Amino acid sequence: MGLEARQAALRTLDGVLREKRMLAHLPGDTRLSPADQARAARLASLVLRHLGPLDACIAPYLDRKPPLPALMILRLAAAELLVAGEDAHGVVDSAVTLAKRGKGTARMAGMVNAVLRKLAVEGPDRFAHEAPQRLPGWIAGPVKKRWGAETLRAIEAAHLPLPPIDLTLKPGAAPDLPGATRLPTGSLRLPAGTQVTALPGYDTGAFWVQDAAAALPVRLLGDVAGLRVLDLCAAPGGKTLQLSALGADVTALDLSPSRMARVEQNLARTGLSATRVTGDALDHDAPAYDAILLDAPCTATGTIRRHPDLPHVKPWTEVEPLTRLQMQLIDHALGLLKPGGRLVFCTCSLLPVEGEFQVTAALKRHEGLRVIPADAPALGGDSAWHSPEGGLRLRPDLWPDLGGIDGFYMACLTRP
Ligand SMILES: C[S@@+](CC[C@H](N)C(=O)[O-])C[C@H]1O[C@@H](n2cnc3c(N)ncnc32)[C@H](O)[C@@H]1O
Repeated sequence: MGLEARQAALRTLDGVLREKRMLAHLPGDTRLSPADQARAARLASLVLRHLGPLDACIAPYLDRKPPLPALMILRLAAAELLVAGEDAHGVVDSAVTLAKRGKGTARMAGMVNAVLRKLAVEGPDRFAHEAPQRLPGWIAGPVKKRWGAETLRAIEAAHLPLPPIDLTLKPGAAPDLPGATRLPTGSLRLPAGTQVTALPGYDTGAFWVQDAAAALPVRLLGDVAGLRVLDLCAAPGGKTLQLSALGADVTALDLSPSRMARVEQNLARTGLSATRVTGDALDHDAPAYDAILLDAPCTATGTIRRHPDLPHVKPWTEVEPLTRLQMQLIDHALGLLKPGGRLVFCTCSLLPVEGEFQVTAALKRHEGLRVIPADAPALGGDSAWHSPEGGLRLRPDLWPDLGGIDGFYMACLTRP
């Protein structure tokens, strides 16, 4: 890997770890070739997935914590040495050159050289004995309380490998995708790193990227053909596409104009249709719908394997306002639902407070509201996914032999 890609990876790490910005919100470096941009992104993500263990391996060689820019160079090189198993000579040389180039790090080039030479020899054994990167307490605490320490460790381990890419196929489409496997729930799974836009069928809209877990809430809603369905919090539109492809008359609503533009692009690429509304779900008023899908904004802690920056950036203080908004959205959505209609509430969160607890609390607030118990095997899933109140709980430690699945919660409610 060239120096420019490594330098770009350092800028990315600075954006995430110091500026606390999500990777998706950082500007790409257009001076780099697409291949170097991809290399830089892979390297930065490797550091973020293993930051704690990498720091633990570096620490014994430091007299005192170096300034952040020098520490970042050490972390980058440590990830290349210990996780990627790159050749030590090239990695140490590049790290020393990066240190010499940096204004604040030039005088630390000797230290970088000395630390990395030792790390190259002793680090692999030390790294092999380190536990996987721990989740921050605000995620680990509730997960451990609900599912136990063993499951917490299994989830942390499941966050380490690059996740595979899942596709939802448009009904009737059968693109020839070498290397794809069909999952029990019907999604197609491709190896991590597959360039989706280059696949046959992408331009003609035969499929869209959607984790296997994210494809289930629409299926939990049951038969939607011919029904008026509201997709509340719809962008970028994965579930809108599913609903439209299944023959629903869909209204897709989202607060964010830029994210709604992506819904529009996705509908155009796939040749599907939906009425689009940009606005606050809490202000939406319309004749009652037959069915509603509420994919509520949440901490997204179920998607850490796809977003290793998330635990480094998201503050725990987001949990309380998000759960309050989820509660308001459930109440508002129920008011927009026909008697006897179905509402699927879902979040891509690992926190019960954004899933199981929301549904239990909604049942207490609304007389006559009930859960239509999920039937996981009928969806190609496992009965172990059933949660006590009738929903489905998915976690990244499930399907270990198939490559895991995002964390998700979903339940189908019906009102009198
Ligand atoms: C989990 S994402 C939705 C993903 C989408 N359902 C899909 O399958 O592609 C949550 C969405 O909620 C939107 N959102 C947040 N607050 C909202 C509000 N008050 N009203 C409407 N949309 C909101 C965000 O802009 C974001 O796009």
